[in-house]
Amino acid sequence: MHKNDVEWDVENERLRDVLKEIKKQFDEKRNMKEKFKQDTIETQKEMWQNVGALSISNGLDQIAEFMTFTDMIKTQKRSYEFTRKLQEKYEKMLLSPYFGRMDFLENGESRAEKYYIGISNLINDHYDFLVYDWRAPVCSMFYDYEIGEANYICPDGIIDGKLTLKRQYKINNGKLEYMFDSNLKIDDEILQDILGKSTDNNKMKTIITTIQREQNKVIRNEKYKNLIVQGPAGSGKTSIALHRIAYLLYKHRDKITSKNIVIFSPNEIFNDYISNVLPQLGEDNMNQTTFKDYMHKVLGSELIKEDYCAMMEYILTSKGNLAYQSRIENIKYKSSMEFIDVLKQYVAYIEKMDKNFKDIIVRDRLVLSSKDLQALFLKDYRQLPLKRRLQKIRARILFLLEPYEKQMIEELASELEDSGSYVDQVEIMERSKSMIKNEMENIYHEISRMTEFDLVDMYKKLFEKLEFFIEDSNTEYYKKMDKIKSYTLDNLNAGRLNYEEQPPLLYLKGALGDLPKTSEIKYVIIDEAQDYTPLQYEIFYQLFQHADITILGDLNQSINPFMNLGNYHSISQIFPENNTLIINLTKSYRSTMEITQFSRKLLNKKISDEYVERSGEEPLILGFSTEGNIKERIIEDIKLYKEKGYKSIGIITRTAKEAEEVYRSLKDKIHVKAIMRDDDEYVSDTLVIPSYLAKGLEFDVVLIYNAGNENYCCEEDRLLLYTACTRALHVLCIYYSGKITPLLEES
Ligand SMILES: Nc1ncnc2c1ncn2[C@@H]1O[C@H](COP(=O)(O)OP(=O)(O)OP(=O)(O)O)[C@@H](O)[C@H]1O
Repeated sequence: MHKNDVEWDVENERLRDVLKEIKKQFDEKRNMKEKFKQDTIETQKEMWQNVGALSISNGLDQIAEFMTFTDMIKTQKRSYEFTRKLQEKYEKMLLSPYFGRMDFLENGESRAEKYYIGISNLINDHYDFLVYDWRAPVCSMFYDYEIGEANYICPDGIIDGKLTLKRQYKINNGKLEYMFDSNLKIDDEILQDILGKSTDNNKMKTIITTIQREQNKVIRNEKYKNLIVQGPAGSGKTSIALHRIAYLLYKHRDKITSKNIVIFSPNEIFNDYISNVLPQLGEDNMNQTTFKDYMHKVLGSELIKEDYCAMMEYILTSKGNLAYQSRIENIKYKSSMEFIDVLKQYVAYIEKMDKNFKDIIVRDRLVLSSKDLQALFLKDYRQLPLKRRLQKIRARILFLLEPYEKQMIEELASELEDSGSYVDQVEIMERSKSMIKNEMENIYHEISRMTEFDLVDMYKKLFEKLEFFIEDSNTEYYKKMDKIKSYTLDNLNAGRLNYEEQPPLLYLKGALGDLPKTSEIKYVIIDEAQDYTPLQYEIFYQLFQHADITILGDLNQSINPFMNLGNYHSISQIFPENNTLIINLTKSYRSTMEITQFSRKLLNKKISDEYVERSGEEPLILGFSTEGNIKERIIEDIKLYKEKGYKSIGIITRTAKEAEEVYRSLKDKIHVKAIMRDDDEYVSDTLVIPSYLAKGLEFDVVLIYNAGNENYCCEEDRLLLYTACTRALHVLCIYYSGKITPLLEES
């Protein structure tokens, strides 16, 4: 729209008014914030003056007064925090108060209402909405409809009408830079403009101005408890996940906070990478964790636990090892649906197993018979998981033992008193307690034996009689059973817990009722869902039965060829069908069309998903005689692309070992950083990173280090290479030494 148009002036005038109102509210909040801060300081001073040093000898009144002060301080601090957040929100709005407008003529009304849409609501003293939060029900029409008939759902039901105008604004630092009316949906031109830019700080950004209809459907979907979202590389799955969290925090703001939401990310680097989005949207970050972190915390520290990266390195680098094939078979088996069945059979067996209860006898008096204990275990507490049952049995025994023990202590105390050796009553009591404790030691030991279990020992026992729990002996794995048994037991006996053994162990722990409660979590988001096995989904389901779960992934990006989801059918069996919706995203946004077309050819199958038609350079494939030549060329190319203005450059190697070697060669010649481990901190820079840690991230320029046939040699490497290529926004260069990988020869 031209700057000399009347509309341009009208909009500018409105913008001035809105900014004035924001500034007013900003100042109010700043003053309030200062006042709360001052009040807190005053209250603290008053408390020390009135209460002074707290001492029990000053009586209960002083404690009560102290509590009143601390409550007051807590309330003042909360108010301060709340106002500080509002002030921050207005600060953001002063820079860009809104990005869109729609005029909606509701059926039965004579005049269309104007809705200006921004990151947050802005209401003036007359209760007029000057800006609507993008998450408000009415704003869904901005994302869902073009000009013409439209409707939205609000608490009163469906509201029908017509969109008569859709306008977009670019407001920067409080200045209207441009605006235009869009008759079409928020179309590719704008997306091309947004996506065409070089990333500034390269952390993930919000997409509220251009959320697409299919994405909006996922963000706002609350009809189903569980959502499974499959979408190609760059289709916005992570963006959607984070915007969905912002939406839920807004919609249920009186019931939940960010503490009630958890996102499972593939690693810490990714956690870091996505950590800006919610704060940009004016919300606190949710709990961010990784499956490995959770698992390692819960499994404790007795065994040497391998982490995910170490397993990936083993898979990618140890093909020549003698034990490689046994390990791969082990990984495949432990990740299979068959093994889930075995674990379930085993849990059922343990729950019914004779616990070898013994009579509880104290000084020839029967406190509880083994038969009674067995009945408690198998009948009374039958419905409870093993751990709870044993806890209850223990509590029952201790409850019945207490009077016996008390009587024994009293009897002994009176004997000691009569003996005349002691005069001090306190000493007599202490002595009696300690002597009875010694006498009871064996009984307590026996109680512990009967009511505790050792998880790893239990897991070992499963492998001692594995065939007993296998229902079908006609499977591929059945024939390899002996090898799997001995491989597992050898490792466990040596105190080593390979990564593939950890989810089964965690499952067992959960099924036996020994995992910490997670009832405060109401929403769970699982990103990069393709890299979890069905067993891990069993664990998620078991852990978060009361939460709504959103799962987002892309099967084509399964970086681990032996330990992955495989297909969505396997999880649709875990999550009840009537509560679960599978949604397919069909468009990619990240890469230029040349990079997208090139990467998809790598998949060697027909892909009908769309992509934003943003044009760039054709991907380059460059062959060299030695790896040294590759490095020389990479140094030149980094300089070249930096000069061209690209900010983030990812040099993606196949493994961490290779990343380390490349980093060492480059670091003294050019500015470059490296990520080698999954808990390294994310840095947006020129970065050397192994392929499996680059998943989920994106770079302006991706340089694939050595796609030679020795590095990416076989089918198992296909998805890894695809995932690495799809990290590129604008430029993709693939270097190789010797012969090129057969995976690229076909494409
Ligand atoms: N509606 C949109 N408007 C603008 N940019 C978008 C939109 N959707 C996605 N993007 C951009 O596309 C890129 C990819 O998004 P995101 O990382 O969320 O996709 P993904 O599906 O999780 O990717 P992958 O599976 O490949 O890791 C990001 O730069 C994101 O900002």
